[in-house]
Amino acid sequence: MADNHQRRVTQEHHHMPAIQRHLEDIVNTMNDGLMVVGPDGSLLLVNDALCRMIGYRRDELLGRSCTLLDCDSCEGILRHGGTHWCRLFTLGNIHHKRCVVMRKDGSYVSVLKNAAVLKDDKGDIIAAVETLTDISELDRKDEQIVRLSRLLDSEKGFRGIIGLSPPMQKVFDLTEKAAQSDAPVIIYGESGTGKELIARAIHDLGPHREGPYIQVNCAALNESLLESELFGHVKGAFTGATSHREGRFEAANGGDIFLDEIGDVPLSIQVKLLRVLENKTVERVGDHRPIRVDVRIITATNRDLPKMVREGTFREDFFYRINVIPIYLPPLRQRMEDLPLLVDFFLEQHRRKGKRVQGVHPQAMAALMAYRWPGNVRELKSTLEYACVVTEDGLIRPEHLPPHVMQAQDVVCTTRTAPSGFPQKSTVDAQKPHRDRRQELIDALRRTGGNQSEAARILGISRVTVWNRMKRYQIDLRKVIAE
Ligand SMILES: Nc1ncnc2c1ncn2[C@@H]1O[C@H](COP(=O)(O)OP(=O)(O)OP(=O)(O)O)[C@@H](O)[C@H]1O
Repeated sequence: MADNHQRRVTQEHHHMPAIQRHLEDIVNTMNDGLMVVGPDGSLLLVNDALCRMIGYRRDELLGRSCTLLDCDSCEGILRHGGTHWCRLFTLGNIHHKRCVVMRKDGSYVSVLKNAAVLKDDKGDIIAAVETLTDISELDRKDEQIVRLSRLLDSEKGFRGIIGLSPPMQKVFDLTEKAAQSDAPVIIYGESGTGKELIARAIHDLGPHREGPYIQVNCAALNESLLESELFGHVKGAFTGATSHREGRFEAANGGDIFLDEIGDVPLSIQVKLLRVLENKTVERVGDHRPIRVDVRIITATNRDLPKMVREGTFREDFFYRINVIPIYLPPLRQRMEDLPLLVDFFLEQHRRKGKRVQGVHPQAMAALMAYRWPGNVRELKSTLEYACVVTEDGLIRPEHLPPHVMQAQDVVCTTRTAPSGFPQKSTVDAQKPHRDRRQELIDALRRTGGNQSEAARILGISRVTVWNRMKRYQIDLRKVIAE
């Protein structure tokens, strides 16, 4: 038995020189691309499959540098100041590495790379052999799976954000892409469109997801409070600064900071934020020592920043710094096909909390579809909350909707559809006389015993808007509650 085996091995060895002569034919029968690269990075041997995969003729490749493939993983090594042209020569081999290489026509192909170095008798590296498997089809299938599971999972939406309409699908795609990069993202959209949810999704999907996520509402604080909130202060920096305090930027180090209502930031603080973006350092109020921070900035606003730049109320240089990846969240009235999904989603949330909810009567649904939703999804959410409280048998009928939702139907029929794209004030909301809005707010504050967040939820506006309106309409909370 052992003798037979030995004989076979000897015979096979005997044939080796002849087989080696056919080495080229052998590598050319492979489906995978193959290349042999010299220590200086020049291509010594390529097979037919590789030429097909990247669209070059053999004579265009041989002798050229393998950097012409512009492989994304190799680029990283060169950029990081490596001494070798390729990390392969220090690692010895590479297994199943997903990379992207460039074809002759400039398009890219996803490949799975395996590689090993070849050594001479003395153990010196003489070349490296690499095989490349085209996995672009696999990539396409992966993308398809993501899209389909998103559809199947529409109840939970994109990380809890509901929307199957084309504009929302675009937002989700862009959110995923933006999350991968470190560049500043700005989210535009009217109040209640879900800007906070998108900001959170960017953090959860991004490279800093293990780090902190800090949210600051820039409209809720006055100039000096905002400054010390963002950058911190040292003891004695101002009256009341009885101890050192870390700012939100320091707290966000290694993570993401979400600056909501960035359009409300005073010009003096915009200058300081610009400096943080440019130098990646912050200075505490009352101290000039720079503190290094590695933070990605996500901002959001319902204001028209380009207009503010033109009017001189927003710094142009700061605008360009934060406006790197803009994401526009469409108002609900421009994606009404999402409304039934959102209704199902919110009613299900009520069911889970133990409420008896049968569904929405077709007439009530027609009313919901006719309304223009100036407070967007937040307003829809609170409308359904209200309806779930007032319905007795769990079926939401027209009479269970807040009066303004029903009344607005006539107005809606006559108002022009707002042009798409840029966030703007709702026509319906803007048309409401101030007197009505003041009374509406007073009623809501009374119902909630002066709780501004609750009042905001009832009205479908943000807490900041409640606060702004209270100031604008000179509403004295103590008087409202006492009356
Ligand atoms: N697409 C959505 N799917 C599910 N819930 C949503 C969606 N959009 C918004 N919401 C809900 O609506 C409410 C308002 O959303 P969010 O606070 O993110 O809005 P916003 O645009 O940041 O508002 P503001 O500008 O007033 O701060 C939240 O309760 C949020 O969970």
